[in-house]
Amino acid sequence: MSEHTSVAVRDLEKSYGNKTVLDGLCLSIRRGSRTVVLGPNGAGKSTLLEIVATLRSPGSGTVVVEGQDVVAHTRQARQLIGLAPQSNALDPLASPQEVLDFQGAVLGLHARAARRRSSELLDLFGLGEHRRTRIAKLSGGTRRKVDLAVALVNAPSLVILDEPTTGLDPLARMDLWEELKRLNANGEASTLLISTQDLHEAEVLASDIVVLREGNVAAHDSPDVLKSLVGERTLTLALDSPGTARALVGASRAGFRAEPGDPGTVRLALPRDPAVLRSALEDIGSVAASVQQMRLADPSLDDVFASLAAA
Ligand SMILES: Nc1ncnc2c1ncn2[C@@H]1O[C@H](COP(=O)(O)OP(=O)(O)OP(=O)(O)O)[C@@H](O)[C@H]1O
Repeated sequence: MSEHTSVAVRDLEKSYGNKTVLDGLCLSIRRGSRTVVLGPNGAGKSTLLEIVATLRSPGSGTVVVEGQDVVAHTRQARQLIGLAPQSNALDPLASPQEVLDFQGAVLGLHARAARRRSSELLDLFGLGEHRRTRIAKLSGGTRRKVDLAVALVNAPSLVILDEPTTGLDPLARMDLWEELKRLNANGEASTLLISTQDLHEAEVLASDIVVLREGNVAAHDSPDVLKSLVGERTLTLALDSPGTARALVGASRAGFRAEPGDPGTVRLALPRDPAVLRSALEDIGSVAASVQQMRLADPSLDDVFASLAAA
Protein backbone atom coordinates (compact mmCIF):
# COMPACT_ATOMS: atom_id res chain seq x y z
CA MET A 1 0.00 0.00 0.00
CA SER A 2 1.49 3.34 -1.05
CA GLU A 3 1.96 6.12 1.48
CA HIS A 4 -0.52 8.12 -0.61
CA THR A 5 -3.29 5.52 -0.29
CA SER A 6 -5.97 5.82 2.37
CA VAL A 7 -8.03 2.76 1.38
CA ALA A 8 -6.79 -0.21 -0.64
CA VAL A 9 -9.43 -2.66 -1.87
CA ARG A 10 -8.23 -5.85 -3.55
CA ASP A 11 -10.31 -8.52 -5.30
CA LEU A 12 -13.36 -7.73 -3.18
CA GLU A 13 -16.25 -10.08 -3.67
CA LYS A 14 -19.64 -9.91 -1.97
CA SER A 15 -22.76 -11.87 -2.75
CA TYR A 16 -26.21 -11.96 -1.20
CA GLY A 17 -27.48 -15.50 -1.77
CA ASN A 18 -26.65 -16.23 -5.39
CA LYS A 19 -26.60 -12.56 -6.36
CA THR A 20 -23.05 -11.23 -6.80
CA VAL A 21 -22.93 -7.52 -5.93
CA LEU A 22 -19.18 -6.89 -5.84
CA ASP A 23 -17.23 -9.02 -8.27
CA GLY A 24 -13.47 -8.89 -7.65
CA LEU A 25 -13.42 -5.14 -7.13
CA CYS A 26 -10.03 -3.38 -6.90
CA LEU A 27 -9.72 0.24 -5.86
CA SER A 28 -7.17 2.59 -4.28
CA ILE A 29 -8.54 5.70 -2.63
CA ARG A 30 -6.12 8.59 -2.55
CA ARG A 31 -5.29 10.03 0.86
CA GLY A 32 -6.59 13.60 1.07
CA SER A 33 -9.18 13.06 -1.68
CA ARG A 34 -12.89 13.69 -1.68
CA THR A 35 -13.78 10.45 -3.45
CA VAL A 36 -17.38 10.14 -4.64
CA VAL A 37 -18.77 6.72 -5.58
CA LEU A 38 -21.43 6.79 -8.30
CA GLY A 39 -23.40 3.99 -9.87
CA PRO A 40 -26.94 3.04 -10.81
CA ASN A 41 -29.37 1.75 -8.17
CA GLY A 42 -28.17 -1.58 -6.86
CA ALA A 43 -24.60 -1.14 -8.20
CA GLY A 44 -23.22 -1.92 -4.74
CA LYS A 45 -22.25 1.54 -3.50
CA SER A 46 -23.67 1.06 0.01
CA THR A 47 -22.32 -2.48 0.19
CA LEU A 48 -18.82 -1.22 -0.66
CA LEU A 49 -18.98 1.64 1.84
CA GLU A 50 -20.33 -0.62 4.58
CA ILE A 51 -17.53 -3.12 4.06
CA VAL A 52 -14.90 -0.35 4.19
CA ALA A 53 -16.62 0.98 7.33
CA THR A 54 -16.34 -2.49 8.97
CA LEU A 55 -20.15 -2.75 9.20
CA ARG A 56 -20.39 -5.63 6.75
CA SER A 57 -18.00 -8.48 6.14
CA PRO A 58 -16.50 -9.11 2.72
CA GLY A 59 -17.17 -12.44 1.01
CA SER A 60 -13.53 -12.57 -0.10
CA GLY A 61 -10.73 -10.16 -0.91
CA THR A 62 -9.11 -7.54 1.32
CA VAL A 63 -9.82 -4.00 2.42
CA VAL A 64 -7.06 -2.06 4.16
CA VAL A 65 -7.80 1.33 5.75
CA GLU A 66 -4.78 3.44 6.65
CA GLY A 67 -2.69 0.28 6.91
CA GLN A 68 -5.23 -1.71 8.96
CA ASP A 69 -7.01 -4.71 7.45
CA VAL A 70 -10.74 -4.30 8.23
CA VAL A 71 -11.19 -8.04 8.89
CA ALA A 72 -7.92 -8.95 10.64
CA HIS A 73 -7.74 -5.68 12.62
CA THR A 74 -11.34 -4.50 12.76
CA ARG A 75 -10.99 -2.61 16.05
CA GLN A 76 -7.89 -0.71 14.95
CA ALA A 77 -9.42 0.07 11.55
CA ARG A 78 -12.64 1.24 13.21
CA GLN A 79 -10.69 3.79 15.25
CA LEU A 80 -9.45 5.40 12.04
CA ILE A 81 -12.91 5.73 10.48
CA GLY A 82 -15.68 8.25 11.05
CA LEU A 83 -19.05 7.18 9.76
CA ALA A 84 -22.18 9.22 9.15
CA PRO A 85 -24.86 6.71 8.22
CA GLN A 86 -27.44 7.19 5.45
CA SER A 87 -30.45 7.78 7.66
CA ASN A 88 -30.57 9.96 10.72
CA ALA A 89 -29.93 7.64 13.63
CA LEU A 90 -29.61 10.16 16.46
CA ASP A 91 -31.77 10.04 19.58
CA PRO A 92 -34.42 12.73 18.90
CA LEU A 93 -34.77 13.52 22.60
CA ALA A 94 -31.07 14.14 23.19
CA SER A 95 -29.24 17.42 22.53
CA PRO A 96 -26.17 17.75 20.24
CA GLN A 97 -24.01 18.21 23.35
CA GLU A 98 -25.36 14.96 24.89
CA VAL A 99 -25.01 13.02 21.65
CA LEU A 100 -21.40 14.11 21.24
CA ASP A 101 -20.51 13.50 24.91
CA PHE A 102 -22.05 10.05 24.62
CA GLN A 103 -20.07 9.26 21.48
CA GLY A 104 -16.89 10.35 23.28
CA ALA A 105 -17.73 8.00 26.17
CA VAL A 106 -18.42 5.13 23.76
CA LEU A 107 -14.98 5.72 22.26
CA GLY A 108 -13.45 5.49 25.73
CA LEU A 109 -12.66 9.17 26.34
CA HIS A 110 -12.73 10.39 29.96
CA ALA A 111 -15.63 12.72 30.74
CA ARG A 112 -13.51 15.85 30.63
CA ALA A 113 -11.79 14.93 27.35
CA ALA A 114 -15.15 13.97 25.84
CA ARG A 115 -16.64 17.34 26.84
CA ARG A 116 -13.62 19.16 25.39
CA ARG A 117 -13.98 17.34 22.06
CA SER A 118 -17.75 18.02 22.01
CA SER A 119 -17.11 21.73 22.50
CA GLU A 120 -14.49 21.77 19.73
CA LEU A 121 -16.89 20.10 17.32
CA LEU A 122 -19.87 22.28 18.27
CA ASP A 123 -17.66 25.30 17.54
CA LEU A 124 -16.29 23.79 14.33
CA PHE A 125 -19.81 23.32 12.95
CA GLY A 126 -21.22 26.58 14.33
CA LEU A 127 -23.64 24.57 16.48
CA GLY A 128 -23.01 26.45 19.72
CA GLU A 129 -26.47 28.03 19.89
CA HIS A 130 -28.08 24.59 19.43
CA ARG A 131 -25.92 22.71 21.91
CA ARG A 132 -28.82 22.13 24.33
CA THR A 133 -31.68 21.93 21.79
CA ARG A 134 -33.36 18.55 21.33
CA ILE A 135 -32.34 16.88 18.06
CA ALA A 136 -36.05 16.54 17.17
CA LYS A 137 -36.34 20.32 17.06
CA LEU A 138 -33.41 20.93 14.72
CA SER A 139 -33.75 21.47 10.95
CA GLY A 140 -32.67 18.64 8.63
CA GLY A 141 -29.49 20.51 7.67
CA THR A 142 -28.50 21.17 11.27
CA ARG A 143 -29.16 17.53 12.19
CA ARG A 144 -26.92 16.45 9.33
CA LYS A 145 -24.17 18.63 10.79
CA VAL A 146 -24.63 16.89 14.15
CA ASP A 147 -24.33 13.54 12.32
CA LEU A 148 -21.08 14.75 10.83
CA ALA A 149 -19.81 16.05 14.14
CA VAL A 150 -20.52 12.61 15.67
CA ALA A 151 -18.51 11.01 12.87
CA LEU A 152 -15.55 13.25 13.74
CA VAL A 153 -15.37 12.68 17.52
CA ASN A 154 -12.50 10.20 17.14
CA ALA A 155 -10.59 12.57 14.79
CA PRO A 156 -10.76 9.92 12.03
CA SER A 157 -8.38 9.68 9.10
CA LEU A 158 -11.20 8.53 6.81
CA VAL A 159 -14.75 9.89 6.90
CA ILE A 160 -17.44 7.82 5.17
CA LEU A 161 -20.75 9.38 4.17
CA ASP A 162 -23.58 7.46 2.53
CA GLU A 163 -25.79 9.87 0.57
CA PRO A 164 -25.04 12.79 2.91
CA THR A 165 -27.57 15.33 1.67
CA THR A 166 -30.60 13.18 0.85
CA GLY A 167 -33.76 14.96 1.98
CA LEU A 168 -32.16 18.37 2.51
CA ASP A 169 -33.40 21.52 0.80
CA PRO A 170 -31.09 23.18 -1.78
CA LEU A 171 -29.67 25.78 0.62
CA ALA A 172 -28.98 23.24 3.36
CA ARG A 173 -27.27 21.00 0.77
CA MET A 174 -25.02 23.81 -0.45
CA ASP A 175 -24.19 24.66 3.15
CA LEU A 176 -23.24 21.03 3.88
CA TRP A 177 -21.14 20.78 0.71
CA GLU A 178 -19.21 23.87 1.76
CA GLU A 179 -18.77 22.37 5.23
CA LEU A 180 -17.44 19.11 3.81
CA LYS A 181 -14.97 20.89 1.54
CA ARG A 182 -13.81 23.03 4.45
CA LEU A 183 -13.34 19.98 6.68
CA ASN A 184 -11.39 18.27 3.93
CA ALA A 185 -9.21 21.33 3.32
CA ASN A 186 -8.40 21.91 7.00
CA GLY A 187 -7.64 18.23 7.63
CA GLU A 188 -10.55 17.47 10.03
CA ALA A 189 -11.84 15.04 7.38
CA SER A 190 -8.62 14.47 5.51
CA THR A 191 -10.02 11.73 3.27
CA LEU A 192 -13.72 11.68 2.41
CA LEU A 193 -15.48 8.67 0.89
CA ILE A 194 -18.99 9.56 -0.21
CA SER A 195 -21.72 7.73 -2.09
CA THR A 196 -24.44 9.60 -3.88
CA GLN A 197 -27.08 9.23 -6.57
CA ASP A 198 -26.86 12.91 -7.28
CA LEU A 199 -24.56 13.94 -10.11
CA HIS A 200 -24.71 17.59 -9.13
CA GLU A 201 -23.53 16.68 -5.64
CA ALA A 202 -20.67 14.71 -7.20
CA GLU A 203 -19.84 17.65 -9.45
CA VAL A 204 -19.59 20.02 -6.50
CA LEU A 205 -17.86 17.72 -4.03
CA ALA A 206 -15.61 15.28 -5.81
CA SER A 207 -11.90 15.54 -6.33
CA ASP A 208 -12.03 11.89 -7.50
CA ILE A 209 -14.95 9.92 -8.90
CA VAL A 210 -15.43 6.16 -8.89
CA VAL A 211 -18.13 4.79 -11.19
CA LEU A 212 -19.34 1.30 -10.24
CA ARG A 213 -20.87 -1.01 -12.79
CA GLU A 214 -21.71 -4.69 -12.55
CA GLY A 215 -19.79 -5.16 -9.34
CA ASN A 216 -16.60 -3.52 -10.46
CA VAL A 217 -14.98 -0.16 -11.11
CA ALA A 218 -15.94 1.16 -14.55
CA ALA A 219 -13.90 4.35 -14.12
CA HIS A 220 -11.87 6.13 -11.46
CA ASP A 221 -10.42 9.56 -12.12
CA SER A 222 -10.88 13.26 -11.55
CA PRO A 223 -14.17 14.75 -12.79
CA ASP A 224 -12.30 16.73 -15.48
CA VAL A 225 -10.49 13.70 -16.85
CA LEU A 226 -13.69 11.63 -16.89
CA LYS A 227 -15.54 14.39 -18.70
CA SER A 228 -12.79 14.75 -21.27
CA LEU A 229 -12.94 10.98 -21.89
CA VAL A 230 -16.64 10.96 -22.74
CA GLY A 231 -17.21 14.27 -24.44
CA GLU A 232 -15.77 17.39 -25.96
CA ARG A 233 -15.78 21.00 -24.90
CA THR A 234 -17.88 22.85 -27.45
CA LEU A 235 -18.15 26.46 -28.55
CA THR A 236 -21.48 27.59 -30.01
CA LEU A 237 -21.70 30.87 -31.91
CA ALA A 238 -24.95 32.66 -32.70
CA LEU A 239 -24.50 34.77 -35.84
CA ASP A 240 -26.65 37.58 -37.17
CA SER A 241 -28.09 35.48 -40.03
CA PRO A 242 -28.38 31.88 -41.18
CA GLY A 243 -26.53 32.92 -44.36
CA THR A 244 -23.45 34.03 -42.40
CA ALA A 245 -23.57 30.80 -40.43
CA ARG A 246 -23.72 28.73 -43.63
CA ALA A 247 -20.87 30.75 -45.12
CA LEU A 248 -18.72 30.21 -42.03
CA VAL A 249 -19.38 26.47 -42.04
CA GLY A 250 -18.70 26.28 -45.81
CA ALA A 251 -15.43 28.24 -45.70
CA SER A 252 -14.10 26.80 -42.44
CA ARG A 253 -10.77 24.99 -42.46
CA ALA A 254 -11.40 23.68 -38.92
CA GLY A 255 -14.56 21.75 -39.73
CA PHE A 256 -17.38 23.55 -37.88
CA ARG A 257 -20.58 21.65 -37.38
CA ALA A 258 -23.88 23.44 -37.90
CA GLU A 259 -26.15 23.11 -34.87
CA PRO A 260 -29.08 21.06 -36.13
CA GLY A 261 -32.44 22.79 -35.87
CA ASP A 262 -30.94 26.07 -34.78
CA PRO A 263 -30.45 28.30 -37.82
CA GLY A 264 -27.86 31.01 -37.50
CA THR A 265 -25.68 29.05 -35.09
CA VAL A 266 -22.52 27.08 -35.59
CA ARG A 267 -20.98 24.63 -33.21
CA LEU A 268 -17.35 23.69 -32.83
CA ALA A 269 -15.88 20.87 -30.80
CA LEU A 270 -12.85 22.73 -29.49
CA PRO A 271 -9.79 21.28 -31.21
CA ARG A 272 -6.95 20.03 -29.02
CA ASP A 273 -4.37 20.52 -31.74
CA PRO A 274 -3.08 24.12 -31.36
CA ALA A 275 -2.68 24.59 -35.13
CA VAL A 276 -6.30 23.56 -35.74
CA LEU A 277 -7.43 25.78 -32.86
CA ARG A 278 -5.63 28.76 -34.42
CA SER A 279 -7.22 28.24 -37.80
CA ALA A 280 -10.64 27.91 -36.11
CA LEU A 281 -10.09 31.24 -34.34
CA GLU A 282 -9.04 32.87 -37.63
CA ASP A 283 -12.21 31.55 -39.30
CA ILE A 284 -14.32 32.91 -36.43
CA GLY A 285 -12.42 36.20 -36.62
CA SER A 286 -13.44 36.58 -40.27
CA VAL A 287 -17.11 36.85 -39.19
CA ALA A 288 -16.43 38.61 -35.88
CA ALA A 289 -18.71 41.53 -36.76
CA SER A 290 -21.65 39.10 -37.12
CA VAL A 291 -21.24 37.28 -33.80
CA GLN A 292 -24.23 37.91 -31.52
CA GLN A 293 -23.49 35.41 -28.74
CA MET A 294 -20.92 32.83 -27.77
CA ARG A 295 -21.44 29.87 -25.43
CA LEU A 296 -18.77 27.51 -24.15
CA ALA A 297 -20.00 24.17 -22.78
CA ASP A 298 -18.13 21.40 -21.03
CA PRO A 299 -19.31 17.81 -21.11
CA SER A 300 -21.15 17.14 -17.87
CA LEU A 301 -21.09 14.32 -15.33
CA ASP A 302 -24.46 13.32 -16.78
CA ASP A 303 -22.56 12.49 -19.98
CA VAL A 304 -19.98 10.54 -17.97
CA PHE A 305 -22.67 8.64 -16.10
CA ALA A 306 -24.71 7.89 -19.21
CA SER A 307 -21.64 6.63 -21.02
CA LEU A 308 -20.00 4.63 -18.20
CA ALA A 309 -22.56 3.48 -15.69
CA ALA A 310 -25.49 2.68 -17.89
CA ALA A 311 -23.46 1.12 -20.73
N1 LIG B 1 -28.75 -7.48 3.14
C1 LIG B 1 -29.04 -7.74 1.87
N2 LIG B 1 -29.58 -8.91 1.51
C2 LIG B 1 -29.85 -9.20 0.22
N3 LIG B 1 -29.62 -8.35 -0.81
C3 LIG B 1 -29.07 -7.17 -0.52
C4 LIG B 1 -28.75 -6.78 0.83
N4 LIG B 1 -28.21 -5.55 0.81
C5 LIG B 1 -28.20 -5.16 -0.51
N5 LIG B 1 -28.72 -6.13 -1.29
C6 LIG B 1 -28.83 -6.08 -2.76
O1 LIG B 1 -27.54 -5.86 -3.27
C7 LIG B 1 -27.56 -4.97 -4.38
C8 LIG B 1 -26.64 -3.79 -4.10
O2 LIG B 1 -27.18 -3.03 -3.03
P1 LIG B 1 -26.51 -1.69 -2.52
O3 LIG B 1 -27.44 -1.11 -1.52
O4 LIG B 1 -25.11 -1.96 -2.10
O5 LIG B 1 -26.48 -0.82 -3.86
P2 LIG B 1 -26.44 0.74 -4.05
O6 LIG B 1 -25.58 0.98 -5.25
O7 LIG B 1 -26.04 1.42 -2.79
O8 LIG B 1 -27.94 1.04 -4.40
P3 LIG B 1 -28.81 2.36 -4.20
O9 LIG B 1 -28.23 3.38 -5.12
O10 LIG B 1 -30.17 1.92 -4.64
O11 LIG B 1 -28.73 2.76 -2.74
C9 LIG B 1 -29.03 -4.58 -4.57
O12 LIG B 1 -29.56 -5.39 -5.59
C10 LIG B 1 -29.65 -4.90 -3.24
O13 LIG B 1 -31.01 -5.26 -3.40
